[in-house]
Amino acid sequence: MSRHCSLIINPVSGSYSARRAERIVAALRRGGLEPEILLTTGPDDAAAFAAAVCAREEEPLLVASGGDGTVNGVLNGMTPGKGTIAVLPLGTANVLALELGLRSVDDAVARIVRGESRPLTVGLLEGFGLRRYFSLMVGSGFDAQVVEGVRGEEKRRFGKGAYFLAAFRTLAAWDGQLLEVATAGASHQCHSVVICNAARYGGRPVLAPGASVFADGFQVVCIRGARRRNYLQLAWDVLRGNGPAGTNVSVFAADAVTIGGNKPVQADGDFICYGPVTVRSVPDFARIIA
Ligand SMILES: Nc1ncnc2c1ncn2[C@@H]1O[C@H](COP(=O)(O)OP(=O)(O)OP(=O)(O)O)[C@@H](O)[C@H]1O
Repeated sequence: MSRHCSLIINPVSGSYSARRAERIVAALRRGGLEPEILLTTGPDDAAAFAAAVCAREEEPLLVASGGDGTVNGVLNGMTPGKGTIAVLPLGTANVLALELGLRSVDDAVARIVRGESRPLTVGLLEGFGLRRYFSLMVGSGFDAQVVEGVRGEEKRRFGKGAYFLAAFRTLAAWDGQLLEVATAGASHQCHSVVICNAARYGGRPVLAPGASVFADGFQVVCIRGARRRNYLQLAWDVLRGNGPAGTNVSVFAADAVTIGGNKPVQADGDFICYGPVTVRSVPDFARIIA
């Protein structure tokens, strides 16, 4: 008997096309799966579809077909501790797919057919009356200010270029305020923090070599320097493959982190809320096809 799976597809994700989706469905069927296609019509659908599937199935297999925003939506609809998620990288950056070592959409399909999965650790962000799971990272400070500053009209016109425009605006209207990051053992003053559940940031560049979606806990990257040039140095180091090497950055492991202050907070690249927030690691949230 064919194994049922729920193919949650975001048709506005970066590399989606109807032809591609048809080819994927045909390949899954050839591999012995019976995909049910659930096409999102707006930002909230991925979570709503995942929640409905998890409510009615014992062992759901949810295939998040899109970019990291779609994966995040699916995660936030899943019942913790239940089911398996797979990633079909149809987005723009597809950072989680890179973390999983998926070489292409065909490779992702082949792995879904094979069905081998591993336990997935995610993070849970809480604050401002909100709860949000994330697979990649939470940031507060510069990166979240950029994400918050992206204008809808620019995103429609320039795609990812809208993030560069927002970054220039954030650099121009510089906010030198510090925030406080507290863990069980210590407290750190910094200008920005990125709590990494995955090694890569924004694409292929590796920000936190010690972080992994297969391991419990986070790598916390604190950017202590409050000057623009500290960020240029960090970007240069990370893009050259040196990781966060400079003296103005500290990196440490933690399972739970509190971010104080009232700076913007982003999770998996979407603006969520303002601080203060708490973030904790959630091992065995689900299984993931890898
Ligand atoms: N039908 C839809 N119409 C408009 N927006 C949608 C729809 N379905 C999902 N979305 C939103 O589209 C956003 C972008 O999708 P997604 O992140 O999957 O693709 P991407 O931006 O191309 O990829 P990546 O995040 O990997 O760079 C998601 O945050 C999601 O909320």
